[in-house]
Amino acid sequence: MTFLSEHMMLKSESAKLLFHDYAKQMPIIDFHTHLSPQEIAENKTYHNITELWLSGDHYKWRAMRWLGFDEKLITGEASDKEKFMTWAKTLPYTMGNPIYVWSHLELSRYFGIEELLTPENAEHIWEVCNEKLKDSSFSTQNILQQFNVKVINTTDDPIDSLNYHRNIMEQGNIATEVLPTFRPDQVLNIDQLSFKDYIHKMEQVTELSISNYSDLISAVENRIRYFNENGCRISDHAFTELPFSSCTEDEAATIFKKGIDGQQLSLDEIHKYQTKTMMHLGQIYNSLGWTMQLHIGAIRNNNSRMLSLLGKDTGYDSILDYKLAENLNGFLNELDKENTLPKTIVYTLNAAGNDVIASAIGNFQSTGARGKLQFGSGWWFNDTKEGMLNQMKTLANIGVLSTFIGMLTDSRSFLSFPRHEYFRRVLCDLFGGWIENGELPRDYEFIGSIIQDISYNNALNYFSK
Ligand SMILES: O=C[C@H](O)[C@@H](O)[C@@H](O)[C@H](O)C(=O)O
Repeated sequence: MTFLSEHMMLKSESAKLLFHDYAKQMPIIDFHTHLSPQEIAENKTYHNITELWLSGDHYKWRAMRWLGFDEKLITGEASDKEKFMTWAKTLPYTMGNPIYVWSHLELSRYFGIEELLTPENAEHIWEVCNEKLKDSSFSTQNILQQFNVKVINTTDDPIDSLNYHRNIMEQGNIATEVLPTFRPDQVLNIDQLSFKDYIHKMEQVTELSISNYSDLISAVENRIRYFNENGCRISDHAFTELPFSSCTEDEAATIFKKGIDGQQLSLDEIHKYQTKTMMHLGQIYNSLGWTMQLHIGAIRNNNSRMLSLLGKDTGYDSILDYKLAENLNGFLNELDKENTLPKTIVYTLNAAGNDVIASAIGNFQSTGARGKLQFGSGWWFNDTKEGMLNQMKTLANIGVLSTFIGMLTDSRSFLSFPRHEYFRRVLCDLFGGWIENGELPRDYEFIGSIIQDISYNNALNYFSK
């Protein structure tokens, strides 16, 4: 097999058939991204390939740092062309990391460039890409259309005005639905110095005074309803460890007051506050038919020198080792016992949590949705062939893989959509291998329908309920 051939990663005839006849043509629902709604509303075009490809992508930044390049050439004051040249010097040495395949897929699928990017041809590729970028087919809206992206979900703070999402809806002629995601991390992070200021901003945005815990919940509910009116149906929460510590309303009120007064909180108080608040949120999400996403296990901003230079989400986060089973089960149970558990997707950054999650969610499956509780696809450091396979095999072994809602890019770049192709190849190779082994019947029609469900239909049904 040659590099990036049409059968890339498809080791068996069954895998090829499943990919080419069933998976490839399915549209995309990209239900967790960090794409900018402003860039979509304004139908942005890009001056050069660096702006589109390298400017927000901390995966690529990490690779360049790994090779020892100066930060100036990565995120610093070097010109866009110098940054591209640095990337061209880096990419050949990333073989084995999915970024090598993704980047070449991106050059191929967007720009029709089939050559390997190297320092020798970088100048030429820079010119070719920049020339192509002048064409309106490279505007954000046209890229979404070209990749058959039916829906994307952005990631938005509760106090966001959602003006760009509204504007996109008002334009009325954009083929892709661009929906917000409610991400209230700052409401939960009572231990952070910025908490008080954030609550103050929430007061301004909602025009509600927040002098106690129940005011806070009312204000947050007000924002949830606002998001709901603007098409939001998904929330997202980032946790280092998933907190779970039973907490009464009175306790939460006392802890909230201490937090607002800037008093020191114990770890248990923080967890109690977060648990109680998540219970309120879960209940509201459930009443609106929303889905709650839990992203667990990232230890963030570990390099304080670089945090002070570049800020967060710049490539200094990594995998946390943490305890999960008791908290996850306790947390899901607390909502379930009141019958207020919303549809929930649990992601782990530490693959050691895979078995725990796949087995825990099985305790809470029930009516409301097929695969109401989801084990989220390989996330971030697991967004690799092995990571995807591990996640899917675990789900297959312990749960019901056919209900899986599949892949998302989690991306900050409009060039990332071929990651869905990469995922689908991995998916088809997995099922194809099982067919060839005699572990599954050679029923291409039925298995093809499962492939199409995991590629698209399951997400469509899951989020439209
Ligand atoms: O794929 C990596 C991502 O962009 C990563 O930066 C996000 O998943 C982020 O952790 C988040 O908080 O949502």
